[in-house]
Amino acid sequence: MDSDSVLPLSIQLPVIHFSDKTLKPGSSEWDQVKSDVRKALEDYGCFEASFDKLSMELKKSVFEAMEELFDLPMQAKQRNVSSKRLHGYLNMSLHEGLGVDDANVLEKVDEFTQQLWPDHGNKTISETLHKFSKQLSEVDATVRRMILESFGIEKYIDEHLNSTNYLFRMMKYTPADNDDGEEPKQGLRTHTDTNFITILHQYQVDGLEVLTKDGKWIQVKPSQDYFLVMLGDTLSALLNGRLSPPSHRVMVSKKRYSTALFSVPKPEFIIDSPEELVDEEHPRRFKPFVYNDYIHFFHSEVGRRAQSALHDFCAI
Ligand SMILES: O=C(O)CCC(=O)C(=O)O
Ligand SMILES: [Fe+2]
Repeated sequence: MDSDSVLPLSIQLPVIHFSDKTLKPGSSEWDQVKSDVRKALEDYGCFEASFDKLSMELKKSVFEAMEELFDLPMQAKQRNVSSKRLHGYLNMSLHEGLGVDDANVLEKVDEFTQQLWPDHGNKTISETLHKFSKQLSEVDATVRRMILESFGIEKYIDEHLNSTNYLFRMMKYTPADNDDGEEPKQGLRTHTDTNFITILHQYQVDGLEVLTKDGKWIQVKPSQDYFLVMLGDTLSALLNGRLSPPSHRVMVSKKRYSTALFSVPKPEFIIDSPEELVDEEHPRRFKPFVYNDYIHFFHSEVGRRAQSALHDFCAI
């Protein structure tokens, strides 16, 4: 198989269930899930996850909200601006995206709907997107807590969890000239995410592909029940490269919607591996950095061409 081959659909990423009832830090269920998370991230840098918390009804409401949002006139969507790169409205050839900064905070989501509907906002959509982002942000915190615990660096958990903001993005992919069913085209280039953790959901239509360590593409099947939880560059750097972020891309052959909640380091936070993760066997791999400088490099000509932008930016 060459590096462009896609594995048969029957090959699956690890699936992990997060139960509301039994998953409490310190419980045996917690320890089991923690070890599954660690193993999946070591093997693939990501896993599929289901959560009791997120109801079918809420996912359906998010999908309907997206349809309504992307159906707005271009002028309205273009009012979704952000001072941060790739956090506002984006329109590329096969891909459109809308972004909500601090989507776990209701007033911030209200600001977003107010941008699009300046007269009155959209209370229903605000509440839907806020509820969804808030619940996913709690999952993100659980996963990051488990990862730090699994490396024995519990003492940094509070500081680490406080070091993030949440960005919620909605994506719509439209095949060129409505050529539904034709040969898939690349809707999003191969990349790793720059942030800490990403929690993705595909709404009915597939397209997301993840690269395995041995260079094979896995198609991630869409499912109402599953989210893809994925490691980003910055968490990998914080962990002294002990876990690696997976490369992924989106192939488009049909109209497709997806959402992602990104935990993003706060601008002032310095990303530096704790000394506990550095020893003879694991020498320090990255210089300390702040996220904005990395983002700047990632989007530069050199960063875009790099095999690993993180490595080129701050490897020792
Ligand atoms: O649309 C998707 O499924 C993936 C989006 C993605 O990888 C990203 O926004 O970083
Ligand atoms: Fe991504």
